[in-house]
Amino acid sequence: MQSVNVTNVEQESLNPYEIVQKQIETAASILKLPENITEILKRPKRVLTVNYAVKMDDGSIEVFEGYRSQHNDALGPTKGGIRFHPDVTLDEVKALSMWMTFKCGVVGLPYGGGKGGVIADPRHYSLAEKERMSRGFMEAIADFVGPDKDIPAPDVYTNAQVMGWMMDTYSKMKGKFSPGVITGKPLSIGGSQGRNEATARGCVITIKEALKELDLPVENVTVAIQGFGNAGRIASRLLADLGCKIVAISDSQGGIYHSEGLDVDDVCVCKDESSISNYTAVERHITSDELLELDVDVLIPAALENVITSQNAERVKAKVIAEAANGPCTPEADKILNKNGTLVIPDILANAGGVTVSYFEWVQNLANYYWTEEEVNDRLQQKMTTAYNEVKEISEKYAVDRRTGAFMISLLRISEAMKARGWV
Ligand SMILES: NC(=O)C1=CN([C@@H]2O[C@H](COP(=O)(O)OP(=O)(O)OC[C@H]3O[C@@H](n4cnc5c(N)ncnc54)[C@H](O)[C@@H]3O)[C@@H](O)[C@H]2O)C=CC1
Ligand SMILES: O=C(O)CCC(=O)C(=O)O
Repeated sequence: MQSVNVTNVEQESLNPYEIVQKQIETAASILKLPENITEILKRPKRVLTVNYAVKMDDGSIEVFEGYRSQHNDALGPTKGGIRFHPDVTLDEVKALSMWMTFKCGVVGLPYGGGKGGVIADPRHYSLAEKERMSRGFMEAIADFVGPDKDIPAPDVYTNAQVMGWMMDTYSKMKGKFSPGVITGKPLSIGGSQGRNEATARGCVITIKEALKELDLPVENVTVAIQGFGNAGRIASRLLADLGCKIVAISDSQGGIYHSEGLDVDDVCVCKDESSISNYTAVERHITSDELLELDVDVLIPAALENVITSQNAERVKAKVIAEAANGPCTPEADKILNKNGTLVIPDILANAGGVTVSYFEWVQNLANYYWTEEEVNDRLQQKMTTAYNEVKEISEKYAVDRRTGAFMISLLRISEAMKARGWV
């Protein structure tokens, strides 16, 4: 288990499973929830581990280990993405499924939380190998998931194409077209308008609300973004369109900085060709860690967990942190950021736009009736602003940080459902 040394305080855990348990305990203790509710919510209900063989292009076989965790289904079927990453662990997938439960609760979706992960780096495989790896994982988990049971979606290093392959495999196995088994699909096979942009769009909605609260005009606000994939890249474009200055961006290879603002479209062209670290129209190249400590108005961690810890939180200068990524700040970092007056929009709120439009996609699949992009975006706007203001209200009422407030809202909704079902 990972941990870092912290002077004068206990060792800081970087295990996401321990972190989410701590977050649940903090919120539950303020609400004085009965212990049996917390005990149920502190661990996933079901976890599946699979090992499956994939034939490589050269005829060799590689065996991949993957997981699917279903945390809690009191509010409805479990829901959450599938990640392909070399550093995936079982504890990480469990934690991500738990964050999904609380995320769905914050935005009031009729879902519990699930998550999947495969230990693999898809960047090292050909398209055909990636297809077999994706289909193989769905084949291995097909009896565990389903449109009214557990509905996957994209996450790190998976995308609409991967969802399309997985939906096709599931449909073939069940002998019927089953678009509702997975969301984030290509539009031609039951994907929703707006799903590809939804995580970033939802995040930008919360940033606009936060800036309003801080009396900061959106125009010319400076922004640094760590991670330039689905969440980070689209957020950069949406914010640039609003007149924000995107001064720093990084991906897994490194980062770039320009105090006058980067040309986001140009950076996208460079990223499509290689990595943004090869982009030359910059003031300087920076590391992804340096990016976190820049003097900017808004910081968007949009890559992986545990990037802001007790080790660097004191040096973070942003006024607002919008957690597009899941779990970027540890509880120790939260304490420091709160003491310093940083407004942290927690992951379970800031990145809830993705699962919200996934829910819209699933609803459209079940009804076999499709909405316009405008309808999707209007409904997303409504859900995100309502959730933002509910979190703000409860946080102010109980004098807690926004993460604790967001967990409290969810805990109230989930515990009510658990009681209504007679579980507690
Ligand atoms: N895709 C979605 O709909 C949602 C994604 N999220 C979260 O957003 C985060 C990013 O996910 P996506 O954008 O979907 O993944 P993605 O696979 O589209 O992009 C990931 C990006 O992170 C970069 N990256 C990886 N390691 C990095 C590092 N050490 N430093 C800087 N950049 C690094 C990659 O180069 C890539 O640009 C994850 O935490 C994910 O769980 C949350 C909600 C929904
Ligand atoms: O769209 C979804 O169902 C879930 C996306 C996801 O994995 C997340 O919100 O972390």
